[in-house]
Amino acid sequence: MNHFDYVNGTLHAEGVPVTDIAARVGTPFYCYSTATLVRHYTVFAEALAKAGLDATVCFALKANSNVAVVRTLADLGAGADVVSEGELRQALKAGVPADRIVFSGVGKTRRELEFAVAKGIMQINVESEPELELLSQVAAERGVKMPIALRVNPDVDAGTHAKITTGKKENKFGIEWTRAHEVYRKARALPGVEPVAIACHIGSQLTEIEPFSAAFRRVRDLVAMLRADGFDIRHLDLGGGLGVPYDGETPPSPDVYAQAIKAELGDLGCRVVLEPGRVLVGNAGILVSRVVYMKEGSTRTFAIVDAAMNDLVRPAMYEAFHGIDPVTQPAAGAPRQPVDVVGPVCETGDTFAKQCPLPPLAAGDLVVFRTAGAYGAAMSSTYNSRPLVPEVLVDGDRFAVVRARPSFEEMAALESLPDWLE
Ligand SMILES: Cc1ncc(COP(=O)(O)O)c(C=O)c1O
Ligand SMILES: N[C@@H](CCCC[NH3+])C(=O)O
Repeated sequence: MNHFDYVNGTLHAEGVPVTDIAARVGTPFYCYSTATLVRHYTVFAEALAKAGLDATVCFALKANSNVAVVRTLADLGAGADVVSEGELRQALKAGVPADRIVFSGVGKTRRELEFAVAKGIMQINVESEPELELLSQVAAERGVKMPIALRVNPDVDAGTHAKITTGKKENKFGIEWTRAHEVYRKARALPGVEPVAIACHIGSQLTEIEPFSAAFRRVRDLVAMLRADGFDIRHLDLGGGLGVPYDGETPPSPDVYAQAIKAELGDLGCRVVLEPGRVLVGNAGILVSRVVYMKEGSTRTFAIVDAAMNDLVRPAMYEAFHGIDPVTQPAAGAPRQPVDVVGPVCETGDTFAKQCPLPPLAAGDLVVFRTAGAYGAAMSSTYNSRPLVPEVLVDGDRFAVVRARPSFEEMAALESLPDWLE
């Protein structure tokens, strides 16, 4: 459910006509709905509470690190899951308390570990033995015993796109399942870390509950093994991964997800940490773009729009589907014709949709790409020297630009010529 609906034939973001935002901000732009963010967070958190779980919801900033989006979620009580110093700074800037932040990722540098330890975050999820040794050294140098989870790789197939599957043993993530106990023992012997948790995340955009349950059962086995060996395991970080409907998928509801956690792990007396990204923000965002040209090819019609793969890379990268609609509804009964919706970037892969049935479009018309709140702006780039697109947050009948479009002068100012090329 989201808050982007037609009113009198014009798409509105909550109470604001999308055409008004386009007139003020220019295109393309991302637009987020506060009401949808609030709704998704509330439904997710309530499902966990209803299941009787002691849970901390740490929003995965990788899905959308806009400070206004993160602040909106933080105001509702969300913590944060971060994967870089930049995301950690962004979470703190948005007002997430340090003791509600977990730090994941396979390649944390010394500098990043030092920063996280200095900020006193809740937990660092360690993904390898070299990282464990470095973190212990960094923390011990500061006289700190850092609470950690080991992220274990349960070797479970998440049944999602290969590029976003993370829990198979051939993936780079986590510590191999079979070695986990041994590495926990190693952690126990180190001065700067305290292993208090297990972390596990098997992939993103999961549309079935069973892979989650299979991973939870593995976590359960590991809790038993570690407790029998005297470890005080208090937190279970179960990652993110719950999918959203892009094209008619029917992912498990937060209730079904919470009940699965309860069924597999509910009796262990652990606090559950979750790292949802997409399910909180996916449907809370759209990308709005303008048709630059309609181009008739000999075999197909192209709608060339002013957004491109650098602004929303998911279709090019994962063949992902995003629903496309005109911002102004066509007259009832207007015929639809198949159109390839493409961007201006010089790659054939810069294609948002092939043979998409759309009503007649003309240059200047606005179109909307749906379900673009997760991994949209967050994955954008300046390829083809295109400025990052602005982001707008709507709340009721007001809106604000929450990330400005940089000017070409600002982009140019980041570069310089070495003296031998002056
Ligand atoms: C460790 C970790 N946590 C959380 C997430 C968020 O995942 P999602 O957006 O699918 O909920 C990811 C991305 O898949 C991740 O790698
Ligand atoms: N970027 C991916 C999700 C990656 C999840 C990160 N662990 C997507 O757009 O679907």
